[in-house]
Amino acid sequence: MSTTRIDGKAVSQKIKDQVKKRVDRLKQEGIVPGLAVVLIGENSASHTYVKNKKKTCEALGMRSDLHQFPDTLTEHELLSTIDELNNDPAIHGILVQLPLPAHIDEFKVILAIDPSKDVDGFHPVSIGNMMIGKEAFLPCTPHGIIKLLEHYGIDPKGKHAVVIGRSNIVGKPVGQLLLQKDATVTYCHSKTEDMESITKQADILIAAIGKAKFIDRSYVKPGAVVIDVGMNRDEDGKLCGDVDFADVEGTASYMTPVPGGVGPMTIAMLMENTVQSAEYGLTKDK
Ligand SMILES: Nc1nc(=O)c2c([nH]1)NC[C@@H]1CN(c3ccc(C(=O)N[C@@H](CCC(=O)O)C(=O)O)cc3)C=[N+]21
Repeated sequence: MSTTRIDGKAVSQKIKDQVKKRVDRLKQEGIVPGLAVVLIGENSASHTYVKNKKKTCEALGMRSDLHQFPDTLTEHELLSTIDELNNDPAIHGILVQLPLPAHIDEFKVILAIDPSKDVDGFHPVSIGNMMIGKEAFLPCTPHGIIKLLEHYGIDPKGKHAVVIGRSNIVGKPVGQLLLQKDATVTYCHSKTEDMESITKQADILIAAIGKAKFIDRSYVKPGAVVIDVGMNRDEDGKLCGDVDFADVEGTASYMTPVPGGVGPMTIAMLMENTVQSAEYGLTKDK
């Protein structure tokens, strides 16, 4: 079977072009959408992502403030930084880069972010609204995956979607969004027995495991759509996903590459959430 390579770079560019137009409109009203990114410690992967986010903000004419701290920062200090950002009218979105150092309670930090500025969609209020299908900031990676499927005319309705991974930020919410699109959703995870027999039933397979090249074609039904959320380094230190692309190519109908698949979509959806937050501020004031 010939496999179509899903072009996350191209689709994310289209979304960013639309965001840029919304930014320009806001600027005519005297509003510059502002994203605050809080980065703690020296995790080099985190630094790369944060640089990408900043670069994208600048390209779209948005403001981005980087608040960088050493990993000796206390939880209390972080919470007061978030409090300041919550109260800063020039800031429409707050992103605290995860993972956090072990001495800081991640849940407490997410809970401290004003839900109206929760552009990551990680706050329990955002998650709750998403679960009941109400307006909410949707988590960027899951939302980006839905946009990719939409762009390629892949309708989850009635299809069996299998999600491997159950993290709060990717696995769980992407299954929820697929359910809202009328898919039949199954979750697999590290304790799942005989995982291949389940993933082999998937019309849409989402790999959010965190293990380099874990998924080979023995997990994939011929003709399946395979979405790779992995961001790993292989033996040679090269960026790679959870899917062994070379092995699965030829079996899947559509596949996302790494890089150039889901990653760029995550950033595009973050920009969309931030401009949306700034627009909401505009309608609120009027
Ligand atoms: N509060 C928070 N929000 C996040 O959204 C968040 C986070 N913490 N912590 C880390 C993860 C990871 N993440 C990525 C975003 C874009 C790419 C991305 O653009 N990847 C490029 C390649 C980048 C490269 O070359 O290293 C691609 O796939 O083509 C990757 C990973 C956001 N995360």
